[in-house]
Amino acid sequence: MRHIKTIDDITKDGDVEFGEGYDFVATAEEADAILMRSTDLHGYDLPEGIRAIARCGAGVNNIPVEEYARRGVVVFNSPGANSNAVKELVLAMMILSSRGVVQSMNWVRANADDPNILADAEKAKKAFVGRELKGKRVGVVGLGNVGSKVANALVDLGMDVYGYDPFISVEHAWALSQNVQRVGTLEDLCRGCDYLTLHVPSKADTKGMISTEQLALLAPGAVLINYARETIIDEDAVHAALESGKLSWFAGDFATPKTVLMPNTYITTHSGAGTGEAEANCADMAISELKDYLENGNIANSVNYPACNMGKARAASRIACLHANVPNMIGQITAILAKDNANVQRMVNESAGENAYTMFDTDEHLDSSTIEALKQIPAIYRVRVIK
Ligand SMILES: NC(=O)C1=CN([C@@H]2O[C@H](COP(=O)(O)OP(=O)(O)OC[C@H]3O[C@@H](n4cnc5c(N)ncnc54)[C@H](O)[C@@H]3O)[C@@H](O)[C@H]2O)C=CC1
Ligand SMILES: O=C(O)CCC(=O)C(=O)O
Repeated sequence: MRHIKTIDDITKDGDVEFGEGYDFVATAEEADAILMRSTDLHGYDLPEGIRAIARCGAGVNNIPVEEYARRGVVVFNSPGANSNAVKELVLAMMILSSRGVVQSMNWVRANADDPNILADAEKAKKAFVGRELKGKRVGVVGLGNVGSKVANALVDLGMDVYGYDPFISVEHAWALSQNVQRVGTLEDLCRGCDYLTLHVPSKADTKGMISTEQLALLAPGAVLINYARETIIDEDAVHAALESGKLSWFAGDFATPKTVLMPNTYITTHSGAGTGEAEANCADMAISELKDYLENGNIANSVNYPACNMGKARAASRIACLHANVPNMIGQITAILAKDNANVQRMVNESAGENAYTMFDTDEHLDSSTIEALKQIPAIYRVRVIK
C-alpha cells in the first residue's frame, strides 16, 4: 500500500481517487507523497519519507523546489490543466472592467423597490456606458498555457493583439494565432496598449516587472489584468496609476492588503482556476504523475528533475538514483554495479539544470550492500528501490 497525504482542498467536493493500492493518511509523516494546491511550503518541515509532491496547478512559487531537489524529492505540477479556466475569467474581467456591468447591477439592486424601475433604469443607464474590446490594442505578457489561449481568444474578439515572451516554447509558438504580433521587449509591448494582461510565473526576473515605467507607456485609461501572481506588479505604482487616471481599471486575483484598498479595482479570491473542470483536470494529471513515479520511477512534468520514461517496471529490479548534475556519476554507479556482477538490462540518464536522474533495470535483485554503496556516492541525493 502506498500512502498519500493531501494538503488543501484538491477539489470542491473532495473527489480524489488514486485507485487500488493507495490510501490517504492523516499526516505527512505517514505518507510517501503529497498532493497539494496553494499552501506555502516554504519553512514547512517536510518529513524524510516524502518522495514526491504534486502541485495541482501551474505555479510552484509556493514550493521550495530546489531545496526539495537536493533532498531527492521530485516536485510535479500540472501544466495547462487549468489554463482554460483562467482564460475564461480573464476575458470576463476584461469585459467587466470595460462595461460598468457591476455598477449597473448594483444600481438595479439598490433601486429594487422603485415602482418605476423599468423606466428609471433607462434613464440611469447612461452612467454605465463603457467601451468595446474590439479594435483595441492589448498586450499579453507570457505566452505559455494561459497566455497563448488568452491571446488567441482576444484575436477572436477582434482585438489588436501583441505578445511578449522571450522564452516561448515551440509548442506554444505553434499554438499561437498568426494574428498575434510578437514583440521583443516589455517596453515595446506596453507602448500604446489599451489593455495589458499578465501570464508569467512568479520568479526573480518577473518580480515587480510592471511598475511606473511600464505603466507610463500604456494608453491613457488603460486596463491592467493580473491573474498571474501578486509579485508581478509593483502595487504602489499600480495604485498611483489608478489615482492619476492613467489606468481606468485594475482587475487581479490576489487580495493583498494593498490591492483591496485600490480605487477602480476588482479583486477575486485567487479564483482563476476555480472551476470544477480545472480542479478535476489538475487532480487527474497530478495523480497520474505521482502514480507513475511511485510505481515505475518515471518522471513527467517535474519542475525540479528531468523527464524520464522507461515504461512499466517489468524487470526483476528497477533502481532510481536522484543526484547532482556533475561529471562521472554514471561511471561511479556502474562501477558499483560491476562489483555486484549485476546485469543491467537498460539504463537512462537525464539531466535538467543542476539535477539529474539515473534509472536502471537489472536481471536480478541487487544486494542491500550494493544499494548502500550507491547511497554513499557523494552527489547522490536519494536512491529508490522501485522494484
Ligand atoms: N490565478 C490562477 O488561479 C492561476 C494563476 N496562474 C499563474 O499564471 C502563471 C502562468 O501560467 P501558465 O501559462 O499555465 O504557465 P506556463 O509555464 O505555461 O507559461 C508561462 C510563460 O511565461 C513565460 N515567461 C517566463 N518568464 C518570462 C518573462 N520574464 N517575461 C515574459 N515571459 C516569461 C514562459 O516562457 C512561459 O511561456 C503561473 O505561473 C501561475 O503563477 C496559473 C494558473 C492559475
Ligand atoms: O489551485 C489553485 O486554485 C490556484 C491555481 C494557480 O494559481 C496555479 O495553477 O498556478
